[in-house]
Amino acid sequence: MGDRGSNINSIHRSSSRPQLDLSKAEIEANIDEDKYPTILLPNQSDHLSHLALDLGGSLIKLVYFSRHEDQSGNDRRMRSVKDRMGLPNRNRRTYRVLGGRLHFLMFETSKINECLDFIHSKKLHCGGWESHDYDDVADRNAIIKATGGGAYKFADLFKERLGVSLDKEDEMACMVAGANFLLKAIRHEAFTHMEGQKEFLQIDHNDLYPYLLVNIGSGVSIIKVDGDGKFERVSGTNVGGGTYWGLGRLLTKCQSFDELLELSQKGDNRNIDMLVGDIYGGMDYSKIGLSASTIASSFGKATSEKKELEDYRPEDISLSLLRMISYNIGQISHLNAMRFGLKRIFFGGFFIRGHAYTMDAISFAVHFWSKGAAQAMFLRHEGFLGALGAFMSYEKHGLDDLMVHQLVERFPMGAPYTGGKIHGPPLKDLDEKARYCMFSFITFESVFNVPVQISWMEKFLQMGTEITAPVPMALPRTTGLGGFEVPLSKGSTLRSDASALNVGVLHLVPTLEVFPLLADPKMYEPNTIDISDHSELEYWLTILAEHLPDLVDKAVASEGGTDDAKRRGDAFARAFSAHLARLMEEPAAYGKLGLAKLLEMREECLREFHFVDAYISIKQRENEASLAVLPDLLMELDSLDEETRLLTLIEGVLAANIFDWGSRACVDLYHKGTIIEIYRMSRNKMQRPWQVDDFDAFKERMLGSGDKKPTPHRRALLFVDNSGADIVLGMLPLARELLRRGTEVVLVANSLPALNDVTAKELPDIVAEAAKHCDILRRAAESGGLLVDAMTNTLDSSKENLSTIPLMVVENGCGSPCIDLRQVSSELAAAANDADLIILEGMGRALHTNLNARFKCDTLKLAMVKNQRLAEILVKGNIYDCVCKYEPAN
Ligand SMILES: Nc1ncnc2c1ncn2[C@@H]1O[C@H](COP(=O)(O)OP(=O)(O)O)[C@@H](O)[C@H]1O
Ligand SMILES: CC(C)(COP(=O)(O)O)[C@@H](O)C(=O)NCCC(=O)O
Ligand SMILES: [Mn+2]
Repeated sequence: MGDRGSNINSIHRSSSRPQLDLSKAEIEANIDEDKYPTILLPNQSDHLSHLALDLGGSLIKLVYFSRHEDQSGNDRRMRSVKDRMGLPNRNRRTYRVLGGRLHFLMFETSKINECLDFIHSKKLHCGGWESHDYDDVADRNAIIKATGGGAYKFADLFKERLGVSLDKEDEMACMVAGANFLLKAIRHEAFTHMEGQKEFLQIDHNDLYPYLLVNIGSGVSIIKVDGDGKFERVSGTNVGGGTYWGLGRLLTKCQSFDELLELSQKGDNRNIDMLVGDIYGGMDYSKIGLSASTIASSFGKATSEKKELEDYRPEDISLSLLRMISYNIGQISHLNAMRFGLKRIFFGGFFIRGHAYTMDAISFAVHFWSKGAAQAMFLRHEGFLGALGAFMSYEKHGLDDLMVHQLVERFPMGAPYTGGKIHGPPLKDLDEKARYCMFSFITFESVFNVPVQISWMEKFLQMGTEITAPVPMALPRTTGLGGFEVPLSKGSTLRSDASALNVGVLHLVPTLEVFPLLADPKMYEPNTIDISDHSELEYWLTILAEHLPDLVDKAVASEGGTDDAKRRGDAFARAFSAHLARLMEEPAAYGKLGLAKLLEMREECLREFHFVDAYISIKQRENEASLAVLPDLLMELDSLDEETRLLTLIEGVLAANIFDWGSRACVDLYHKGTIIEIYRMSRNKMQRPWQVDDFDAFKERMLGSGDKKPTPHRRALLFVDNSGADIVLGMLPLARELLRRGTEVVLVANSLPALNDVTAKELPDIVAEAAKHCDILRRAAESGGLLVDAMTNTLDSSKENLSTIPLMVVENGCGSPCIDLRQVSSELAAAANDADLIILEGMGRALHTNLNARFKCDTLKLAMVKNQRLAEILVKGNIYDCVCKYEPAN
């Protein structure tokens, strides 16, 4: 807060561009970045954010941006990586995209004051500034992009209450811009929904247009989209979401839209709709293809003079109405698609509300009327198209050219049940408001001058048992009979909590890239195991649930076992179990689910409960123990001939991969013996042939056969896995062998902790320690800029250093035991450019993910299978079998 007030005069807030405080701007002196120097804005708030609104007839949609805290520590390791490899050019833009998060929120239009309070409390109208003395004075000229009728209707109110002007953007143009952005930039944004089955699609960017966009808001707009900014509103209908909610409210006396929708799930529309069978004495009218259960006339039975409104069940009325409107929209959409020869229809708007039955009904109608020729597709950010489009209309914020790999969607893992991090008024006042605030960390700090601080976690703990069962509201059941054959909605997805909208916070990470050595990035699928099969999903969810108590123990211990840590551990366990339970009921709750995502979610959840590194002391203890025996191992290796040495090294990697605190079986083992004992046992079990054994082919590439001596690889990327013996006694000695043979080595490690995996930040110290006992490692590490001594002498010794084969460390951009190579750090992408050998190690990186991935260069996949089921499925073997899979470049 401090003296920000004094900056006010220097701020210009007269454009719709992101508003930067340019006072005292200077170019940062930075040798690395001389071409595109960073501009320092010392007076710019860290919280630069912008906001766009879609003020609709029923709902206000809000999209806002908050900047990431800058986590790019400019440490020694990173500087040396930049020295060695530079940064890829494509990463440099004229307008740099700010890393940050896009949040999605929604308020009822009738409660616009809550929306204004929210914007005010987060200071979104003045770029997220947090100064209290600032808000009433500033931003008289600020402009917020807005679309929807409310941009006109509420313009004065915004001016009066927040002092901002609304810059009106065309609603159709926004909707199209929003849809195009989502379809291009978000993986698996679109999905089909038929008979309760959701299937995510990846639309080819080059094959997106033309399509029909049907936005079902209060009313319905039907737009033919031919390209970026190329569209025409070809039709519409006044029978839309407002009709369902309006008529439904009058007829059922429901208090909320959700209540009306929930009622429909218990309805039977045959009591009120007139069916073909009612007219034809129970028979089908097969000549024209209508079954007896087809709805001949919606509400047709209500013409009966014997019955009044009170005689009909509200449940039946709601269902009948929902079907009437959904079918009607489906039919009109189909007719318009046919008019223009379009096969693809995307449906958006909040009428859909992620409700399985609604989507089934629309899909059914499109399918029925088009005889299968056209397909209904839905968008996960269904209601936010207009607001996103308005957001995109800020010039030059650089978001329009963001690509799939630069966006990471995260579902805050504690927040959905509590509304996020809350500072401010007492809980009871917040409950109502927080309900509308989805997936973001809310700060209602403005209500009192001295905010009462209540963390979401505290609130979470107070919620008690409420949060333990976040399963769908209603049990799966068939909703009513009749109509065009019954749409069977299994697992109705209507939920009253915030996650009902199935969208998370979009993290924009402009430095993420597709790993350049993937042979076919478009065909790449990280996951090996398909968990869309229910029993498979159940197995893995159970595994995670069973592992939870041990993980909580470790997490709590990692923070000294304090009362606070215990409370958080408990909250973490409940939150994570709750998510597992939800996923069991609704696997697509957080978008397309893969095993890699599931394992990453656990790490995310820990981080959300402020457990930074649950295995930190275990990692340190095991590193120390392993480093103590490293000199002996190196001596033993050096006494072997080349061929035996290579085999011993690979055996060493496989054996040491047994140190994995993520595997149930291994954790049980550790309770029975010391590290060294387990390692010895593991080494003794290394009988070849391994279950997958391409060692001979790898050996031939490395050592040749007969007199032929192959050229060594230029650069190897070693994707390392666990701390302790795994890195110290397994991967480092292998790295050393490669260095000795003249191959540059890049150790690729996690950016953030996950289980007991070694991180990029931890590696330089481990290498430095190992280098004390080994000249090869010392010289290579110096050359790679990993050792402090080397850095202090950089000037004198840089020539010598650069001529020695270097050992380097890069971070991979993730914080999970698995790796999705479509989203890696730019430093890894840069390091990959000269690499001609990839070694992927461990179950997470080489089995769960990437076992089937193909690369442009030689690849070695090494792992011990520490799970019986995986061993059976992947290698037709048993737990503790080994995989040594070598795939030469084509
Ligand atoms: N909480 C809610 N309150 C009111 N309507 C809702 C709610 N959730 C979903 N809806 C449905 O969404 C429709 C509004 O959709 P939306 O895309 O926001 O359109 P608009 O821009 O016209 O407000 C409503 O008519 C109603 O059918
Ligand atoms: C989390 C892991 C992928 C880590 O394995 P690693 O990559 O360290 O070899 C693995 O331990 C795992 O799949 N665990 C769950 C299965 C089990 O407990 O049997
Ligand atoms: Mn691991």
